[in-house]
Amino acid sequence: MKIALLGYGKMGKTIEQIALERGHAIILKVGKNDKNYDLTSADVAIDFSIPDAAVENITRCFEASVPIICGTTGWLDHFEEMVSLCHQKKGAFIYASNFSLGVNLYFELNKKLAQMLKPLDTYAVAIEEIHHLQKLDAPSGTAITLAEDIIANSDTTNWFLKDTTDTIATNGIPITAKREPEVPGTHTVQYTSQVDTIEIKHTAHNRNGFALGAIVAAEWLQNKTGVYTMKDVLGL
Ligand SMILES: NC(=O)c1ccc[n+]([C@@H]2O[C@H](COP(=O)([O-])OP(=O)(O)OC[C@H]3O[C@@H](n4cnc5c(N)ncnc54)[C@H](O)[C@@H]3O)[C@@H](O)[C@H]2O)c1
Ligand SMILES: O=C(O)C1=N[C@H](C(=O)O)CCC1
Repeated sequence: MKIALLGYGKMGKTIEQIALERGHAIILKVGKNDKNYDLTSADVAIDFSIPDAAVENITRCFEASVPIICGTTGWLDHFEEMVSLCHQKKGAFIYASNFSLGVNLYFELNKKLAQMLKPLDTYAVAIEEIHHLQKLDAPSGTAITLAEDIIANSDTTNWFLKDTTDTIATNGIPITAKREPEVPGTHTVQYTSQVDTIEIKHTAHNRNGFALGAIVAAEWLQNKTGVYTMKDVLGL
């Protein structure tokens, strides 16, 4: 595949390395100062940029009829708009808050655990995420996916960022976002009762899993149109 990288930071560079190992070519690297980039010869674009740039980059891919894989987080207020535009332009689009195989298996475990605990009202659920100091958004996209999947499979109704909101949400899921040096991404879902704690945790050791998942998604999306998820890609 001829890949356009929209965002050439920590993730863009990791994707480049793994894409070359898999026999792909990087034909374009777009950074914050590249305003008029040309996508016409790309087979796919992979966006790992910043929250403020994602919507414009995705829109430009639809305009250029280039399939787009987006891993950028923190822009999801515009997600439905991008889905509609994709259908309108007959584009191809995958967004995932986390592209790693391990986290996508963890998402399935999280849903199953929420379903099993739904009949019990003795457990209180909470989420914690830890990331590196440069991360722009909080909570992480992955933590939001975990929370939304719990809400869809339990009696909880919303999530809130702990310590930055005054809202006392009786059925809300508190999310604690910690920032520590060099942490690629750690997520914990914890259920606590009077007598015990049940905890599921995913720890990324580096960024290679995110990058490989994004490239596998790009390979899978070739010659397709429509909006898909990592569940479709991985057959989960
Ligand atoms: N979905 C996942 O699996 C996953 C995994 C890791 C990171 N992420 C997300 O990916 C994004 C990037 O993460 P990172 O660690 O590489 O960040 P980073 O800060 O290292 O890199 C972002 C790059 O985007 C560039 N940029 C700024 N404006 C741009 C624009 N208009 N167009 C293109 N590029 C632009 C910046 O100059 C920077 O080089 C973040 O939103 C992060 O949350 C997602
Ligand atoms: O490094 C980041 O930034 C990450 N962002 C994603 C998120 O917000 O969930 C995935 C993990 C790494």
